Amino acid sequence: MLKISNVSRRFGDKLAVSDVNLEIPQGQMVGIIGRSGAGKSTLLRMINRLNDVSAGYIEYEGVRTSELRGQALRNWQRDCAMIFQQFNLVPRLDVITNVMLGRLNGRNPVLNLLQVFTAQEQLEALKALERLDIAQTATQWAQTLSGGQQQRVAIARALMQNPKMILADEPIASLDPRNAQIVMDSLRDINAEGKITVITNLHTLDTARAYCERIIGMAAGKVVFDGTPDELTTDVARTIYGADGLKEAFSEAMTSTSIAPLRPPIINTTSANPAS
Ligand SMILES: Nc1ncnc2c1ncn2[C@@H]1O[C@H](COP(=O)(O)OP(=O)(O)OP(=O)(O)O)[C@@H](O)[C@H]1O
Repeated sequence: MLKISNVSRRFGDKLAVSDVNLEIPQGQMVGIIGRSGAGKSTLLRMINRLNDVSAGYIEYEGVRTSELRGQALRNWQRDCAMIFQQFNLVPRLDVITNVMLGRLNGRNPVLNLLQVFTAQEQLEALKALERLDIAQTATQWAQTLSGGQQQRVAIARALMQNPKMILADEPIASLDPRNAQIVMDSLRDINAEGKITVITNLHTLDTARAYCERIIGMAAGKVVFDGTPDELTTDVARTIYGADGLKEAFSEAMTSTSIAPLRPPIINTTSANPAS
C-alpha cells in the first residue's frame, strides 16, 4: 500500500500540489489526469523522490519514503521505477546496455564504472526486451530506434530494477497512436502479470478510461476526482479540465494519445496492426 498523507509541494510562491491524500493498494493500475500544470508530474516525482514534499508524508508498506536518506533512499528509487515522456535513454549506447543500466543501483560501483555486466544480467536484460517484443533491437544504438521502441526499451530498463511500482510520467505523449497503444498495452500487461503497481500521468481522459481501473483527476494541485472509469462523467471531466479544457480532454483530433487497447481487437483498420 502506498499512502500519500496531506502532501503539498511548493515552488516559491506556487503551490504545485496541495494537500493530497491517497491510498493506492499494491497492484493497482492508476491513471492521473488533468490539464497541463495541474500538478501531476510533481506528485509522481514526490513519490519517487525526484522532488521532496514541502508538507505531509508518503509511506510505502509502513515506511516513510518521503524521509529516507542514503542507501535506503536509493533502494526506494529502485523499487519505484520511473519512465518519462522523453524516454531518457543513452542515445549512443546499445539497447541492451541501456536496459542493464536499470541494474546499476545496488551493484559494485567499480563494475558500474567499467560498465561490466554479468552473463546473468545480460540474460535478464534480453528477457526484458523479449517481454516488450523488441529483443531484435538489442545491439542497435538506442538513438536509431523509433519513439515507440525507445519507450519500450525504457520500460525494459525499468523492469531490470525489479520494481514494486512503475511511475510513468506522460509515457505516450510523444508517440503516435499505434505506438501509444503498444506502450499502454505493455504497461497494462506488466501490471496484470506482475502485480506491479502502475501509476501513470496521462493527458487524455480516453486513454485513462481504456486502461486504468482507477482514475485520479487533478486540478490546480488538488485531487478533484478519485474513482472508476464509469464514474468519470462529463460533469466530472468538466471539473477536472474546466469547460474550455473539455475539448482537449476528449478530442482525438487534438492529441495522438486518445487510444484504446489493442486487445480486444478494435475495428478501426488503420490502428489494428502492431507497430514494427
Ligand atoms: N521545478 C519547478 N520549479 C518551479 N515551478 C515548478 C517546478 N516544477 C513544477 N512547477 C510548477 O508547478 C505546477 C505543476 O507542475 P507539474 O509539472 O506538476 O504539472 P503537470 O500537471 O504535470 O503538467 P504537465 O502536464 O504540463 O507536465 C506548474 O505551475 C509548474 O509550473
